[in-house]
This record gives sequence, structure tokens and C-alpha cells, in this order.
Amino acid sequence: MKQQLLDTVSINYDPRVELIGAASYFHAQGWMLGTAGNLSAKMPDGSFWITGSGKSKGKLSQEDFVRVYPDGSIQAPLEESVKPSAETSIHSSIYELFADAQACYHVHSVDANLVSNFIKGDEIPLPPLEMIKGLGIWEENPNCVMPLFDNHLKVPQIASDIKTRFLAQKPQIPALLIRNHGVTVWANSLETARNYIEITEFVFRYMVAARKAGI
Ligand SMILES: CSC[C@@H](O)[C@@H](O)C(=O)COP(=O)(O)O
Ligand SMILES: [Zn+2]
Repeated sequence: MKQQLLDTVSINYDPRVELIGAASYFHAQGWMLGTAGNLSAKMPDGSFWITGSGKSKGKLSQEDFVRVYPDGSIQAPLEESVKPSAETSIHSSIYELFADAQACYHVHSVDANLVSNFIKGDEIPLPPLEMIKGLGIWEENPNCVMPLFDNHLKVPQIASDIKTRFLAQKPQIPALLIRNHGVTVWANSLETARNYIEITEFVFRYMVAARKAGI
């Protein structure tokens, strides 16, 4: 009986309403302006719902999402014309790399774009702020870095760079930054992914302000 109930709950699970709420909140913060960014959430069968490509992220509806299956096949609920996000390959790579990931969020902010140019290398040292604990690092004065990837017109190239690097070495934190583009986070729940976006954006804002203040 209990198992039956659990099965029914998982069959009826639909993360789209929560994804729409997150997108509209990020849009209000200026992190998902126009068509920028994409959000996805995993389903119990291993597929994931992802925002359709080119949709205005401040006014999404349930029909603006596409369901992507592990074999790459897709299902657009009502409108066949809805295509999955151009950055779906990045979301797929994250779900392949991190079995616990239930959600993957990607946004574009001015501060993230500025910070991505602070350094030429492939990782950015993060300031040892209390907020870093919110990314799962419980250390005094943490020595934490955020992986930084080059932006490419061909998104599968970015996805492949992420896979290659993270297969060789897992990142310290569940976040990565694409240069002149934006941050991507992943988490074991939609709520935590939303928190990670807020925390990384706080850290970027601090870094820009600190540089301006000469700290
Ligand atoms: C301002 S749109 C930029 C896009 O190229 C991309 O980076 C993005 O985040 C949104 O693409 P989308 O295909 O709508 O998911
Ligand atoms: Zn993007």
C-alpha cells in the first residue's frame, strides 16, 4: 500500500511549477533577463524537464518545457515546436557526472560576467566568506576555488570540457562558471539549487564590490 502510494506520488511528480517560480524570481533579480539562462529538474525515471530554447524566462508556462530522456529522445507536451534549451548538453553532462543531482540551474548575471574576467586560468579563488558554507564547505577560512570554463559557440564543446575536467577531478563546490557567460549549479533538490544560485551570485557581487573598494 505504502509502495503504491510512493509510486503514485512519483508518477505524478511534476517540477515545472517550481521551475517557473524559480525562473521568475531569478528574472526579477536580473539574472534571467530576456531569454537568458535555463533550468532543469530530474524525474524518477532518469529523464529531466528543461526550459525550452529561446523562451522568455520571466514568463514561462508549463508548455515552455521539454522532457529529455536518457537516450536523448525528447517530448514536448503540447507544442511540437518547443525545442530543448541550447545548453541541454551541459545539463545532461551534470546529471551523468553527479548521480545525486536532482536539479541544474544556469543563469547570466553582470557580476558573474565581470568576475569571470578577473583571472586568466581555469579556476577562480573565492573569498573566505561565511556564505561559502552554504555551498557545503564547512571550514575555517576555506581555500575554495570555482572551476572556470571557456565559452564556446558550440555548446557541446563546453559540455565535453566540463566532463573531461570533472571526470579527472571532482570540483570542491557544486558550481561552475563559464567565462563571459554565467554560472551553473547543481543540487539534490530544487530548493537547494535555488539557494546555490543565490549564494554564488552573492559571492560574485562581493568580489566585484571588493575589487572596486580595492580590498
Ligand atoms: C540571451 S540567450 C543566451 C543563450 O545563448 C544561452 O546562453 C542561454 O542561457 C539560454 O539559451 P536557451 O536555449 O534559451 O536555454
Ligand atoms: Zn547561458
